[in-house]
Amino acid sequence: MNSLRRIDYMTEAWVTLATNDSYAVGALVLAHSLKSVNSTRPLVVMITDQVSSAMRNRLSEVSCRVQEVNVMDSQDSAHLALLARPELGITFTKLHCWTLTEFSKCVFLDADTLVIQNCDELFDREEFSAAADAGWPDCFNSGVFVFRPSMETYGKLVAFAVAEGSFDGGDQGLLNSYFSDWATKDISRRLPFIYNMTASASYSYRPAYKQFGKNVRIVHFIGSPKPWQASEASAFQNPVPGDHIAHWWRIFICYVLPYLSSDMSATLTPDLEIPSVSTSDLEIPSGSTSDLDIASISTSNHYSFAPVQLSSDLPLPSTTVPRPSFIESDSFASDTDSAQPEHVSHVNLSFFGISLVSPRLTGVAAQFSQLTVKEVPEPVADKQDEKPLVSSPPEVTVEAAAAVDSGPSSREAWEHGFIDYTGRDSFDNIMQKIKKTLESNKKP
Ligand SMILES: O=c1ccn([C@@H]2O[C@H](COP(=O)(O)OP(=O)(O)O[C@H]3O[C@H](CO)[C@@H](O)[C@H](O)[C@H]3O)[C@@H](O)[C@H]2O)c(=O)[nH]1
Ligand SMILES: [Mn+2]
Repeated sequence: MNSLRRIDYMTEAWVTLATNDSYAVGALVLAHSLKSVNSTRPLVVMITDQVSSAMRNRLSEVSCRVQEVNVMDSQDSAHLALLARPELGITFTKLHCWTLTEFSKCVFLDADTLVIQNCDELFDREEFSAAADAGWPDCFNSGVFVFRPSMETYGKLVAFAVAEGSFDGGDQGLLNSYFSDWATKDISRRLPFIYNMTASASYSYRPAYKQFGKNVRIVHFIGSPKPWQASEASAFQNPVPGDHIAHWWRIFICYVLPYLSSDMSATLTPDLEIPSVSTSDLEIPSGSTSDLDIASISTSNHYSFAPVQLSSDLPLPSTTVPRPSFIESDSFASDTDSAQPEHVSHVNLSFFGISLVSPRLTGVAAQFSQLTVKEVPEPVADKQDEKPLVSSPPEVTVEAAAAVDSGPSSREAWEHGFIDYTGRDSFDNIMQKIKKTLESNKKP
């Protein structure tokens, strides 16, 4: 790769696609994940007319452009049936990314990807670069690829699609047939797997994940359910590791959920009952609000994380999300070293009426303490036309609780980054706690 290449930040961009509000939730989390790793390139979100105007507004806040494109559909139910994914014909819409010709080079990211470490070096690669598909490594996975927008290429791809179709009914089959020399022609076009790690890889080849997992840059939640399909969250129990899902959810809860409104047809879980609590019921800490400092909140106070409803002087999280603590690289030492507030021994994060008590969420709250305010929300008045989805915002209650269910030693382990993702701190354990809490809430 040419290290002297002139980096043209203005003409290089990440590109994603959302044809409905559900995938748009994925795109929002993806956008925040890119910000959290300080990517120098902006994000373009391609949408279709199915995406609600409220969701378009949210997308425009986190991207440099929201580009409406026409739906393209392979209409190839026979091949899609082989994949058992009848909905994927619409992924032909992805081909529109080649029409973004004001950009010289782009990296396409599926809306179900999550960037967990900076990977701007992908822009040093050439069209067409992609990583192997874990299911058939002689094919590439089309969830992450480097391309050069060009109307000529776009025309050829569409003509090819009409003439040849796709062997899997989706864009991946089509693109693999079109860029058929990907596997053999030039090794530099074969992206390392760390740029498109399908979550399943971490359990199908565990030792490799243990050895190389810390290098992973982009996680891809292929197949279904997607992380935002929360009603099916139980499907994320072992063997799918919970750490990446949990990271997706951390971003979702902190940076996406508080801004959603009811006119977005987001597929939030129907299992959760949304309580109606007015903001006046919430106790909000007084004092300095320029920094969100959980350590300054006394043990009995409540901190309310409610950027949509309360715009005046409540602190907001920055769009900088701390790196996931499971990344063990030395270069992140400053993140993990920062002192955790000592009296935060037990965090009770309740949202949608669910109380979660877990060391994982102690981590979430501890991360709040590292955040500084960088973005100011639009005034409430601007959003009056949008009815908040939640009348009560997510609420974080910090207590110096005597009884920490996981015990002090496991809590300390958590706080020092030793997290037992497969056992004590596994996602299914947290899900069990959610269920238990829900059940106990139901009891009169
Ligand atoms: O209704 C839909 C379906 C898909 N997408 C977009 O298309 C992408 C691909 O769909 P996805 O559900 O993520 O597919 P995967 O489960 O990742 O399955 C594989 O197969 C697809 C079809 O070939 C490829 O597009 C994917 O890259 C490949 O990983 C999504 O991420 C979205 O960006 C939508 O916007 N709306
Ligand atoms: Mn995908």
